[in-house]
Amino acid sequence: MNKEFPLKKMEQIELSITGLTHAGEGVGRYRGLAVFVPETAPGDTVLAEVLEWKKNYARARLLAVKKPSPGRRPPRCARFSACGGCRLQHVDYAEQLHLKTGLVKDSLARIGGLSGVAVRDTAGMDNPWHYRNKVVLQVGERGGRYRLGFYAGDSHNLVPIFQDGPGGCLLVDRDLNEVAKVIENLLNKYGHGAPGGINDWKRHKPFFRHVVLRKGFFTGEIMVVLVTGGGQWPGEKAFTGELLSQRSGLTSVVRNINDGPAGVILGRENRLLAGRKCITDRLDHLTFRISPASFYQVNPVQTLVLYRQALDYAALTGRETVVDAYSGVGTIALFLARRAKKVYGLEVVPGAVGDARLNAVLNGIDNAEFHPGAVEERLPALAACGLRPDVVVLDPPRRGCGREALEAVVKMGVPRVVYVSCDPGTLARDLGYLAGKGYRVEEVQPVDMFPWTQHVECVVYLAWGLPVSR
Ligand SMILES: C[S@@+](CC[C@H](N)C(=O)[O-])C[C@H]1O[C@@H](n2cnc3c(N)ncnc32)[C@H](O)[C@@H]1O
Repeated sequence: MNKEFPLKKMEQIELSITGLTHAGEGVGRYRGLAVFVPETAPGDTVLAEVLEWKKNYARARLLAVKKPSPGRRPPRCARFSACGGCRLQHVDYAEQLHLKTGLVKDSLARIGGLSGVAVRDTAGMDNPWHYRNKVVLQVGERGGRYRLGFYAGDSHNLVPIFQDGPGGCLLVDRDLNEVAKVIENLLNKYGHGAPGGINDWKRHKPFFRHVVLRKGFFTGEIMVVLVTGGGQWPGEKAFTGELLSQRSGLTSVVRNINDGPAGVILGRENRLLAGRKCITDRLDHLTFRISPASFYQVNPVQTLVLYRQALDYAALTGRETVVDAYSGVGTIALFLARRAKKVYGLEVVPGAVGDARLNAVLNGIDNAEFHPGAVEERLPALAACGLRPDVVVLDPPRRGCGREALEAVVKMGVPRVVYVSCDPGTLARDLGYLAGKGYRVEEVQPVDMFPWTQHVECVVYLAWGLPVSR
């Protein structure tokens, strides 16, 4: 052990938890050193065992809570510790919302250099359970049986969701949990004849890889996507037939072929096994078609809260030209099109662009155009063609916006920017950039799209104007 280091491995220490990290771990200080302890919350005093240390921090595991914070509550899911998906299930819901607001403020100040920005309280849910309309389950093997579950933390250790504790996941819609249970049983009935079979599970690429389930909350339509390798599967027909007889009313059953590397869920090829190629859902009187690969927000109740706030920030009067960058299946674009003169959607996934175009037709909207391609290429191209939008909505994936996209926004001098983000870190980075180029960050509304997890969505209104002093 380094002599100067204040801790040694497996040492037990008492720690006051004073903060929460963006990974949802409690953090306290031991002789000045930051110590991260999962499953703790600010206000707890805990006994923890040191697992590892680096130059500036240590990691420890919770042994006992000596004095609980007022916000601590018993986690509802028996798999809470093993699974790691719900990093905040030990924290009361109201307290979680408060902590998430703090995380957003912290990112803005620390990463974006933006202190003093108006950050509103995080908008929470009345009933924060079973809110997910989509689940991606891992197929694994336990005791010679196929099991559906999640990988624990950053590992490949399967936590089966139908073993120990409640049947299914407490965040996932109840119908989807039931469908998952049926599929697990049927994989065990019809899966053994598949290439490699269950005995070949330790192979690099097992045949059955994932089960992706989606549901339109408004329509009740359900899609099953079974992700497999590309070989022949003799049990396919019988599996599909029995799935449909056990769960009548499934709208779409698809086999997705993925022989690619682990870590990428879906392959390119979809083979329709039964029903339609897509499902539909409704949001605020608009109908949306959703294909297997298309992005669609996973919490429909909070999506409405988010989109209505975006609409409010866009302040449309019917005369505006709007760009919806990272438009997915066109949800935000079509929301805004009803109040704008013209909307351009930009999206990189061709299937999602196809869905967005169809969604415009389905909803009788003729002032929205969708363009395939990367925003960091399409937006500068539109700027070069002389487009000067009144409003740009940015809703990028977790990694945030490409720099070229932000440069194009600045170049076009867009008066109003509405930024929707699921990652406070990259949001803060991009807002910091825009603030440095002359935008005022007027208001941030965090929305709790993912209760019991550490994640938080934000919608932000920026206006073109003099830079705030930073
Ligand atoms: C967070 S989702 C938002 C989708 C949509 N606005 C919604 O609310 O459903 C981000 C979208 O950006 C797309 N995307 C990712 N990288 C992109 C890029 N470089 N250019 C364009 N679209 C991209 C993804 O396919 C996805 O549809």
